[in-house]
Amino acid sequence: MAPPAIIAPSILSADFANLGEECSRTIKQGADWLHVDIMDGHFVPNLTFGPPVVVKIRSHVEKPTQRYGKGTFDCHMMIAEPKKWVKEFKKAGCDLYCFHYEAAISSTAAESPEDSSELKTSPRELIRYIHDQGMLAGIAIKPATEVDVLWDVLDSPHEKERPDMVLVMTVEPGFGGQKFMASVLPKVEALRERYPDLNIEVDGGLGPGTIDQAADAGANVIVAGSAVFGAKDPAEVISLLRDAVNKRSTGKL
Ligand SMILES: O=C(CO)[C@@H](O)[C@H](O)COP(=O)(O)O
Repeated sequence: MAPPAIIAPSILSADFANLGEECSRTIKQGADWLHVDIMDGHFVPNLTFGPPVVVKIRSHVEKPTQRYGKGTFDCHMMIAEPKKWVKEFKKAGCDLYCFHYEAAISSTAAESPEDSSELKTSPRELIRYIHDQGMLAGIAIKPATEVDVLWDVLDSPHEKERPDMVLVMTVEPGFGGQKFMASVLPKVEALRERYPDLNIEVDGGLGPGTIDQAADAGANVIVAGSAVFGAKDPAEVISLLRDAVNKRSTGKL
């Protein structure tokens, strides 16, 4: 059993020449959030865009009026220095800042003299910092990262150090249109068993053919890029994804 469905189309598969319109249309078609993929060419071998583009698309989508509400900009930060961009993305209109565990720990461990100590941080400190800037905080893990690394933040005695969402990648981050990796679903099951009320997001290869497996495992926040933006009827796909999750949901958020 999971909290209610949140459907977050990934705008990586949208028409970048008409991004503002694509975003507002997707929300009108029933999407709850927009999943905004930020890639820096270092943490992942691909580049997308930065704060100026987020500012522009924000003006096409109304800000959410409540926590986790419609129009939430769910920024998936596939970047090597997640702390560096927190304030910029808050200013640009990001509502949920989801960083990668792997990036946070490697900036913590960075030892080169050129590394600014300003950028070194632990996952707990980073979550606190994101919360202090007034955003929701998410933490993401790649397919090869064990789920156990998340217990430290999820079990923190300090609310500000606990994430609002965990993202379990169901493909290697970097590109849309890849094949769903069902082999990572035991991580979702383990998270759901320990944290019945946690928002668990899955990202990569999700669509009508894979949603049942993800929903059975306990995921409730569903990212879908090509399945939504490539559909003849995106509203129908969004509603199918939502129904699949809500059939298994507790109704509690
Ligand atoms: O973060 C990523 C890729 O790194 C995703 O958000 C993809 O953009 C999802 O695309 P589909 O697999 O749904 O096409």
